[in-house]
Amino acid sequence: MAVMNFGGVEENVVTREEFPLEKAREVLKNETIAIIGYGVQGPGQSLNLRDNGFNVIVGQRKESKTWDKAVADGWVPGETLFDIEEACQKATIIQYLLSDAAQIEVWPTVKKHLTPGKALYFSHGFAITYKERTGIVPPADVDVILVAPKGSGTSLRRMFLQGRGLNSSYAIFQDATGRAHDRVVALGIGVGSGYLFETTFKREVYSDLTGERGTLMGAIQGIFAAQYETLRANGHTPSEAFNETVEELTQSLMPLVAENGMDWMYANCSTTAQRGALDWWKKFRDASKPVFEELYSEVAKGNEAQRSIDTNSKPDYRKGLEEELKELRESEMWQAGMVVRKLRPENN
Ligand SMILES: NC(=O)c1ccc[n+]([C@@H]2O[C@H](COP(=O)([O-])OP(=O)(O)OC[C@H]3O[C@@H](n4cnc5c(N)ncnc54)[C@H](O)[C@@H]3O)[C@@H](O)[C@H]2O)c1
Ligand SMILES: CC(C)(O)[C@@H](O)C(=O)O
Ligand SMILES: [Mg+2]
Ligand SMILES: [Mg+2]
Repeated sequence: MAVMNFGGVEENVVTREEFPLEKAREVLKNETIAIIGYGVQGPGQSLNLRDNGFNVIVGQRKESKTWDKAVADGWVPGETLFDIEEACQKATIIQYLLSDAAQIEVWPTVKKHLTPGKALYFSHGFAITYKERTGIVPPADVDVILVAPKGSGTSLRRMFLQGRGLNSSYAIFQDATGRAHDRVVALGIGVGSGYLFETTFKREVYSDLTGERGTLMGAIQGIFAAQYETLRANGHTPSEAFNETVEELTQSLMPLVAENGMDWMYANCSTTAQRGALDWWKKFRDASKPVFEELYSEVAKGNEAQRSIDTNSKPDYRKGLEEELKELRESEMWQAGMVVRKLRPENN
């Protein structure tokens, strides 16, 4: 464990230098890791683990689209691909990567196979933190651990294939075997994490639910829409409004932020832009802060978790989500975006 200074605050992190892949392989050499669920995280984590040389199997509902996807990805029915129950039975480590709502429904099957000494792994603090709502209470004689990649499973896989790594947090809720720490860190390295930072199940779920509803997904769409609509209402064309709201951000400015921070991006813009941005950013912060405070409070009260459980447990929840995604896709802003993307020279 390395102690690193993050802007004046010291934190424990695990890097690949101090916990190399060979060490992870040694720690997990006698384990059978079952990835339960093959949605978004399932493929990313299982394929990275497999390519990294671990003993991995997949458990997935038969006769589903994602079963077929697992077969297409090289998982072999009866050898490395099983139904959920059989995979749980064979596993020494169960990576529970069903959707958070589905974890509630399938829990009795998983629980049945949590025999002493096994490990139950999550990629979200949801099930355990909101246990009064999920009913997920693991037996006392298994390790309960978490590795939460801070990004999409699609990116986890893509970055792995590019020789990069997506950062993850890790946590131990229950150490029944005395091996929980080594197990969780080895799994974190094995799934392709860049570095690992310490958290708890509760802090992971509170920050994650806030982040995805906030700047990562909800707030960003909100602020894009507000600016785009303002430009359009004032007579700007869709092309101009989209370029000035989204395309320039993703293609030109965010790569500079990713490379070297916000001040570096600012420094590579005109002094006119710098003056304006430095004058206006605090106004945007002050306007949105109350919304973030409300959001965090809803997360901490469990209301966001309950809404997710209630809506995503419905049999037709995907249809509802897809309809709302379609509405976004068909909005003028994102239709304009589709044309703008097509016009990128690299897409011609
Ligand atoms: N999506 C991400 O990139 C991401 C990132 C970090 C953490 N997480 C966490 O990882 C976990 C998995 O998330 P995901 O987005 O990969 O899940 P998902 O929504 O893609 O679903 C995963 C699998 O659950 C299966 N499933 C759904 N309902 C089921 C049911 N009733 N019975 C049996 N199987 C069912 C689906 O077939 C699918 O294979 C969650 O805890 C999530 O919060 C996800
Ligand atoms: C990819 C995200 C948004 O970071 C994850 O938290 C999720 O729930 O999908
Ligand atoms: Mg999340
Ligand atoms: Mg997240």
